[in-house]
Order: sequence, then structure tokens, then C-alpha cells
Amino acid sequence: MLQLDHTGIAFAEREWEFDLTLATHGVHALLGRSGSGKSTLLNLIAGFMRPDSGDIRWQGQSLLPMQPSLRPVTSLFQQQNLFSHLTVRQNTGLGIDPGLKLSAAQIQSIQSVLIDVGLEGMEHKLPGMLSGGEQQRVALARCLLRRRPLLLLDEPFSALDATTRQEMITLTRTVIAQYKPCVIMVTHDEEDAVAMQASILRIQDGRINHEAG
Ligand SMILES: Nc1ncnc2c1ncn2[C@@H]1O[C@H](COP(=O)(O)OP(=O)(O)OP(=O)(O)O)[C@@H](O)[C@H]1O
Repeated sequence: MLQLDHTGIAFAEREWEFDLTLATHGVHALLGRSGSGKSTLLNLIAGFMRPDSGDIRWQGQSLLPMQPSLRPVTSLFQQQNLFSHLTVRQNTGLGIDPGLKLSAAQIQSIQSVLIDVGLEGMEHKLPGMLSGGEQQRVALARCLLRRRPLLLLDEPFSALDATTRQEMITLTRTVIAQYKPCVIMVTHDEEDAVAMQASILRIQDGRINHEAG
């Protein structure tokens, strides 16, 4: 399970203290007003920010001594951070090896994930040749390839039009059902939470309230 135990951080004149226990598998929507600390919570778990106090544990082990790349975490953001000079296959392959020294078996697993997200036939395209929804599929494929047990989604669908958004929600639900990570998804839209069949985590006044899903 994921445990945040009095995980505290302060910026300027504001303070947050997060206490949270989530089961190993499950989907949770993280809601809260703009500036309430949603991205801060994800950054603490991913290791891009360090808490001032408290602990963050996965399966009983503290994540705090671990570099972000070594944590059991993968993140998908609204901006996909695809490399414009790398193909769809290469951008996806970064999920396995940042040096892109890929074996035949790894190329096969990339291909299989690209088929899962509906990008078969686009392996050799560059991101600039793709729509926003297709770019988001590449980013999702890269996350899925990593198969890390904690999946952090920061407004993954908010830049997409309504139809593409619905397709991405369906696709994300399907792949989550296959590999069963613990998912925390930041969204401004309670409809996304319902569509993802997520329980609700709400940040208010620097604390998390966990509502039944
Ligand atoms: N590294 C930082 N240094 C100082 N202040 C920061 C830092 N990161 C975030 N903040 C501030 O902390 C507050 C919470 O930011 P955060 O991005 O977590 O909010 P959020 O709930 O994700 O907001 P939004 O919904 O608008 O994306 C904001 O007021 C932000 O300006």
C-alpha cells in the first residue's frame, strides 16, 4: 500500500500536511481548487519535491531515500514531454531504456503496447506529425511499458477535445484493468472521476479528505 504519514511541506506562507493510505490496486481522483496542492502531492510521491517532515512509504518501504527514477512510480502529465526528434517507437522505448539500446524482445514489447493504445502503423512517425490525442497515447504507452505499480496522472485528458477525451478515458481504464496499478489522477472535472470509477481524494486547507468511491 501507499502511505503518506504526516508528509509536510511549506512554501512561502502556506503549509500542507498529507496523511493518506491507499491500497496497492485502485483508482483515485485527486480534486481541489487551483493552487490547493494537487501537483505538489504528486511531486512529493514522484520525488520531484522533498517533504520537510513525515514519510512516504510504498509496501512499507520509505521512498524518500530513492531518486525519482528508482521509485516504483510513473507519471503522465498534460504536456506529454515527447522528444520531437524521436519517433513514436523511440519515444515509447524511453520507458524501458533512456539510452534506447533496445533488444529485439524489447522492440516486440513496445510494439505490443503501441497496438494496445491504437498506434499500430505510426511507429516511425515523429510527434509533430501526430494529433494531440495521438501524442497522449504515445505518452500513455511509455507509462504502460514501465509497468511501475504507482501511476500518477496529472490532468491527463484536459487538453483533449470531448471525443478524444472519452476515447482516452476508455483506453486508460482498459489498460489499468490489465496491470492493476495504484492510480492517483489529478482532475478538475468530477465527471472524469466518475468515468474512471475512481474514489475521491479532495485537498482542502492543506489536508486530504478521502471520500468513498
Ligand atoms: N516549487 C515551488 N515553490 C514555491 N511555491 C510553489 C512551488 N510549487 C508550487 N508552489 C505553489 O504552491 C501552491 C500549490 O501548487 P500546486 O501546483 O500543487 O497546486 P494545484 O492544486 O496543482 O493547482 P492547479 O490546479 O492550478 O494546477 C501554488 O500556490 C503554487 O504557486
